[in-house]
Amino acid sequence: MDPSIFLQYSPPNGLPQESKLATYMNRSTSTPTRTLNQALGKLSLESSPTAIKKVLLSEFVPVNYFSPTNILPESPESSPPSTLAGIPTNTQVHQENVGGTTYFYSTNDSLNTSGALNSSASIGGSESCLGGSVGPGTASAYASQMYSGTPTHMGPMASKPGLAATFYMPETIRAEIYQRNEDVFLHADLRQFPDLPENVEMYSELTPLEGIAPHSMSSSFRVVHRQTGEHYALRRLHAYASVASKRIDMWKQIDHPNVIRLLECFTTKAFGDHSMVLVYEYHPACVTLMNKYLSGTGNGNASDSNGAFHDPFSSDPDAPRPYTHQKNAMLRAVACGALLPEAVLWSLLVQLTAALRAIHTAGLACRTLDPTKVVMNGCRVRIAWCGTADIVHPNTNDVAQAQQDDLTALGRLALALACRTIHCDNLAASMELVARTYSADLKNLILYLLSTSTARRSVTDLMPMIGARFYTQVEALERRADVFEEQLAREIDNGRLLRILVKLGVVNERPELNLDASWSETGDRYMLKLFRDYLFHSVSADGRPWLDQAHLAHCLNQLDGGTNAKVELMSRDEQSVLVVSYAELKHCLEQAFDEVMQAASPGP
Ligand SMILES: Nc1ncnc2c1ncn2[C@@H]1O[C@H](COP(=O)(O)OP(=O)(O)OP(=O)(O)O)[C@@H](O)[C@H]1O
Repeated sequence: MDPSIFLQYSPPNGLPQESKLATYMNRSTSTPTRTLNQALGKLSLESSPTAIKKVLLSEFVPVNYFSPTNILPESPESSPPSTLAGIPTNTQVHQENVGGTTYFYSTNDSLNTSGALNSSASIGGSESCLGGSVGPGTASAYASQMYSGTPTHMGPMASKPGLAATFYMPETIRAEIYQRNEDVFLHADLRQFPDLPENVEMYSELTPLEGIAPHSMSSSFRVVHRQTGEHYALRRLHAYASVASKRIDMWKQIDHPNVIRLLECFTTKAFGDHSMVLVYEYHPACVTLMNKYLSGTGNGNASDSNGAFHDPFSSDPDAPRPYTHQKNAMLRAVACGALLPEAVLWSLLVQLTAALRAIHTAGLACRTLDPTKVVMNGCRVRIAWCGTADIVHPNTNDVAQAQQDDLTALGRLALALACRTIHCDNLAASMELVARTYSADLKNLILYLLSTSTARRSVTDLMPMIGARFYTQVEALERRADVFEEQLAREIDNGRLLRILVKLGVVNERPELNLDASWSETGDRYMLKLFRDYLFHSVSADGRPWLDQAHLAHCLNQLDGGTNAKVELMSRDEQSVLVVSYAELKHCLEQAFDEVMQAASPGP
């Protein structure tokens, strides 16, 4: 067979003269022809003007792609069919024909200093370019957008082994975020609430946060702001046309991580009466401390899925309990391991004292610190519906006494959490359980909060009892912040890769552009098509699809970074090979995408 037939490849619509493949086609006729295998076999470090090193990829190891690391193969199966990387920067445009195959070594710096290196952070954006060539050891502003790998202090992710851990978010974080996302899509069956108004001032889509009892004095809703689309929590005080107290303005100033912020307060007739409405920040997937830790489930089990103790009196929470019942309930809670770990109690108490400290320092009092008005999502505790008591009791002016009551309420809450029941009327028995189960510090803190002596108590006096546990709390929060930052870094990367995939998708196989049916098959777009084949349609030596997400991510990162690493692109008939740098490919992609963007924009 005449070996020259392998070189007669021509794309369906002919090659434009400026295309690199055309250059290759022209040059190939004047050089000795050989088969592709021979040609590739000839390719060596010596034959290349830029000392090409063939590097086979094995597993995806996140690296800073601006300081290329040689990653050696672990197994041939995990290696891509062909890849060239780690080529030193060369400022000369160079092409060479090796045995009938033209290799292009264009390392024109202008590719890196023009718009070609625009960040893909905005699709079709024309951000200013980032200067400097991208090569080994060269600092680039773009490097700040490259994924630098898991920081060592994060340690290995235990939940998913190996490669999967690099790609997927830990299950706990994912579940938490999904739960919050789901929450905002949950809609109550509004047929059950036919009287709900469509709009309340600037808010619409009222969704009750709890069943609305017919004679309830108040009701709460999740609402959507009609202009911004943001969610808010709305508290309606039925038939309360009284003027909002001055303290409401003070509540609006309280901006604390453990207090749900009051944003505005107004009266409305939207519900058919004169209602007072308070609008708060909305925190999705909140659950009250009552529901999370203190209420029974009524399913007859000793404890529910949260470990909460089942109270056989739960059908009538106000029913008086005999002493033996209270004591037995606590003992059963101990026996079935339903008591909360002390660290959890301290975490809750540190957060609640922080909230009270902010409230009391502002000259306010909470007045409603009970387990149904403290909510949690994740590890965060927040005091909800602050300020409602100041509207309901506008004439209660003794703030100092109200602050003392807050501390007593905190003591009762701490005792209830420690005993896992709100029925702690028998203080001696409850404290006995606390003393047996928890540290002396916790017992003293509860006793201090519940003390009835005339000495004035202050939230700041609690600090010595909390002591070094405060640092434990800070450290835990910092570790949590580390995990979230690490995940954020990965998500930023995912977004970056998605944007570049979108650009490729917009350009590749486009049926026509500006009445040119061959647009996506010709010119520089042809290289992008071959690159797409290389990325997604590679096959192993025996013809099986070769799928390696690590390789994909690596190549997309190289493309996004516009590095000088080379990639071999083979025509579909396997007769021609283009060697191009990612910088060139990026340049082609940016230009092609810009063309589509221009065509998309409406004319003047
Ligand atoms: N800012 C908020 N964002 C999201 N959810 C909240 C917010 N504040 C409270 N919640 C949730 O709203 C639900 C209803 O709270 P609410 O205090 O109205 O219930 P309740 O126990 O029926 O009280 P009440 O009997 O006083 O009306 C609770 O499950 C709570 O977790």
